[in-house]
Amino acid sequence: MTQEPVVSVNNLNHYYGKGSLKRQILVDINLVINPGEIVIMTGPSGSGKTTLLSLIGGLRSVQQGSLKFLGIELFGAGQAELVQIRRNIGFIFQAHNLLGFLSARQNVQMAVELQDTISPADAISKSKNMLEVVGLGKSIDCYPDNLSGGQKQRIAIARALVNHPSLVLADEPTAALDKQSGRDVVELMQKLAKEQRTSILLVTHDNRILDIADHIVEMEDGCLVHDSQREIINHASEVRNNHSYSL
Ligand SMILES: Nc1ncnc2c1ncn2[C@@H]1O[C@H](COP(=O)(O)OP(=O)(O)OP(=O)(O)O)[C@@H](O)[C@H]1O
Repeated sequence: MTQEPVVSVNNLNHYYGKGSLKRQILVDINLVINPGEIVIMTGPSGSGKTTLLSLIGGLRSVQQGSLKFLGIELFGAGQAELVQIRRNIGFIFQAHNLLGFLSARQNVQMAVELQDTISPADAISKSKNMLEVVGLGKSIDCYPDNLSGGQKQRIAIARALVNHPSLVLADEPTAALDKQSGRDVVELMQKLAKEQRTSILLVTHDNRILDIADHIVEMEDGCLVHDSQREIINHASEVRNNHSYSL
């Protein structure tokens, strides 16, 4: 049975700046993420990982090339369509981005209430259940400042997964955590992703968590230089040179 990829990126280019300051940040990126797949993206600082993540997440407009989310083309999509796309994606960031004046439950509930159709009572019980799933059943009414880094990141995971999105985008989710908490957090993400059949694209510099990936891609100077699934190994300079000839 063939299944539609969650993400399909074809010949994607991206630029920052205008005129003489215009710089190409992403060069001819091709990437497929299938349902339930965990893809880890590595690469040096400044190689374009966050830019690619933000394009896939509908947080920026696609300038050139094709980027499909569940078969829907994001090139040329308007803001309203990008908002719809973002509803199907959970986001987890390095600095968990929880709201300090809301309890754990209220932070998760905010994400649930983005769905139009849920009653307040159901939103509360769904949020509580999800916090129990991530092992925070006893901290439902705690505020983030009273919890450890690992616990805060578990709330962020609960918030990202509570609506059963097709995709979770995680940017350095273990960067602020000690070794054991980092490991626990990614193993939890892996378990929930497999149970819910959610795909994960996770950017990391942390080599200790590479083993949770089904598929590892490596960025260098705006180019995808290694894809463990497609066995592509390139040098960024070759990709950039070939690309400029084909323009
Ligand atoms: N809004 C912006 N305007 C102009 N240049 C930008 C912008 N955002 C990022 N850049 C530049 O684009 C390049 C890629 O940045 P990006 O954040 O995507 O890299 P990264 O691989 O995620 O880096 P890191 O691992 O440090 O987070 C860098 O040279 C960065 O300085």
